[in-house]
Amino acid sequence: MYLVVEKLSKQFGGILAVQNVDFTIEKGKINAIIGPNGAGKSTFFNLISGVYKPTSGRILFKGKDITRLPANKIAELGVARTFQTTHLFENSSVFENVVVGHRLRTKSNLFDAIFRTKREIMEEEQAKEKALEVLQFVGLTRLADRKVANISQEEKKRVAFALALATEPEIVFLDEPTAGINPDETEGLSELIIKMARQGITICLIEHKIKMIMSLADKIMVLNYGEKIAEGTPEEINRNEKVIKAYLGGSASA
Ligand SMILES: Nc1ncnc2c1ncn2[C@@H]1O[C@H](COP(=O)(O)OP(=O)(O)OP(=O)(O)O)[C@@H](O)[C@H]1O
Repeated sequence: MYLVVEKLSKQFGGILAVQNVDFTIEKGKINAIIGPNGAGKSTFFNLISGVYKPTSGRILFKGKDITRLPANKIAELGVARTFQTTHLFENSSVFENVVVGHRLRTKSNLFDAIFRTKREIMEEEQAKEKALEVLQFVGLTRLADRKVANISQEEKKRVAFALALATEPEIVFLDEPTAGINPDETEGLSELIIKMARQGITICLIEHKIKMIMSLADKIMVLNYGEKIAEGTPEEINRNEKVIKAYLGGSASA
């Protein structure tokens, strides 16, 4: 078993944002989580990546209990989360933004940085090489020196992907990767997600665009009011009565 979530719950005051959810993320696959607004999707992501601690339940990654590990330790194990494009440094270049991602994997400390030790210089070089490699992977080499403030929304999303890839992850969590971009651009980003999966990176994404999910995902979990109401292949989800009623409003092709 790769990443296993057991009876996970998170309560905020009186709100049960995630209730008793069991879920398995399959290695090398595109796993998706869908559900109406407020269903608990972001909370679920934040629990797995260690941003929130669960009220109860367990998360196991490759057999290791990561439930109570801090977010940086979870990231070091190879679990990466993309953040909204608003987390990028607008006044820095695309390249500089991505270099930061790789620093998670390096060992230099403040002493190394101040005294420019050999280790610092070597690791800085490695971070730069990695940044160039991931920028090429996401198709942004030509924009490496452009300020983030001056690139399109879709390009910013690619920078956010590159940032996650620079940490050399095993699993990438994508939170609404195509929100706020047009259908053509959505298509381009879907292709990039498939390319990541083909490289052996496990994908887990939250998305509102049902059509896109149906063609992209290998496996889908549906949350409603914090509870898992269905799990299965796109075909299974498409004809699941509970899902149609709760989420698709009677039209599975919405
Ligand atoms: N930090 C928090 N403090 C209090 N309540 C929260 C917090 N985060 C989420 N909630 C509540 O938990 C519930 C689930 O929210 P969550 O953001 O996880 O849903 P979601 O499915 O991601 O929604 P959306 O699709 O709108 O992003 C909501 O009722 C929300 O108001």
